[in-house]
Amino acid sequence: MKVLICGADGQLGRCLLQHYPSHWQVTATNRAVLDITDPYRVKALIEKTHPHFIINAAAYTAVDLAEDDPEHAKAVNTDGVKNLAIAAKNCGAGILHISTDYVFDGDSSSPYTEDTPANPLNIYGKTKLDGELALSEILPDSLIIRTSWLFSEYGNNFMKTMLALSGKNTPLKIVSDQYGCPTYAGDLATAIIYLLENHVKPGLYHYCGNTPVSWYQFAEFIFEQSYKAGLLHLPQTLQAITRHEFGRPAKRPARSVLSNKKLADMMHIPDWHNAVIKVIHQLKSERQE
Ligand SMILES: NC(=O)C1=CN([C@@H]2O[C@H](COP(=O)(O)OP(=O)(O)OC[C@H]3O[C@@H](n4cnc5c(N)ncnc54)[C@H](OP(=O)(O)O)[C@@H]3O)[C@@H](O)[C@H]2O)C=CC1
Ligand SMILES: Cc1cn([C@H]2C[C@H](O)[C@@H](COP(=O)(O)OP(=O)(O)O[C@H]3O[C@@H](C)C(=O)[C@@H](O)[C@H]3O)O2)c(=O)[nH]c1=O
Repeated sequence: MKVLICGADGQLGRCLLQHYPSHWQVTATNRAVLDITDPYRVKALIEKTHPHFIINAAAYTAVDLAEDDPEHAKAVNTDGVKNLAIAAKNCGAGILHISTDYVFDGDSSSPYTEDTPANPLNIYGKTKLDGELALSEILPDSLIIRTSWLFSEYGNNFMKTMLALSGKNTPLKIVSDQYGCPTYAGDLATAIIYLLENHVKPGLYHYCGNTPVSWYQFAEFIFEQSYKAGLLHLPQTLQAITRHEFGRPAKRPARSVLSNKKLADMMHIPDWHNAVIKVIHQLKSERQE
């Protein structure tokens, strides 16, 4: 199967490159090779490579910066997806696209299913939702996977930010009134491959780690395990704060817990706690090299 991966330098892109099966013929593109905001380059590359499937892992993911740069966020997260959809349709290629829990407002106390109406609170979430809608309109047979709170050994993510901020004498202030489901990007990559290999029915699916936590609880687990594994030499003290106290430009949903039941009925969704421990050991061995 010929597969084109967009955004291959991002954390999900890198996990996909690590896990794809040997019978896939992959064209991996980063922004320099294929800027998805350029419809001409998108059309030319898709016509040249003629993929059976396009996995779109490219996105504008800077949630706060998007508030001051909505045109850029829309260009990538909405118009870029449209460009891929139009070119894919003309070439008979399928698309698997990744979206986010931030399409929800977080006001619900029960997990969000694929049928729950979206209502994004910030520019990032709005541009991602518009990308989903554009794709469904142009290529209704696409696969859209919404995920949340991605972490991995690669790129920028909450786990790596926490480890980078550790080691100071003062407690780290962490938001304790926002809840979601951490998801290991390597597990998501494996799930994406499984879905394509098994020709899952097109449509919208939620994929996330199983246990919801606050950012504070997530940080607590990361630091406990990092200390236990010897990645950190001293325990890290934390101070719980509210989203309001943290005061960031973009509003975040209070409880963007996704229900992954639709996919969990088809596949095993591994526990994210084990993945945190695995990433800690990976980072430790990289430090020792
Ligand atoms: N990170 C998270 O917590 C979550 C992410 N998601 C979604 O999952 C997907 C993967 O996220 P993740 O791997 O974390 O994201 P990253 O930010 O790690 O990677 C995104 C990649 O997209 C690239 N990119 C940005 N603009 C363009 C463009 N115009 N053309 C081509 N490539 C571009 C970036 O390149 P460059 O660095 O050069 O800009 C980057 O390599 C995204 O759709 C994201 O919205 C969903 C929920 C949670
Ligand atoms: C650096 C830092 C962050 N935080 C909190 C604030 C914030 O609500 C939370 C996470 O911050 P981040 O900037 O890592 O994450 P954020 O941009 O909110 O993360 C989101 O990214 C996009 C792409 C998604 O699609 C979402 O699923 C989600 O993962 O961590 C602290 O509490 N203390 C700190 O010192």
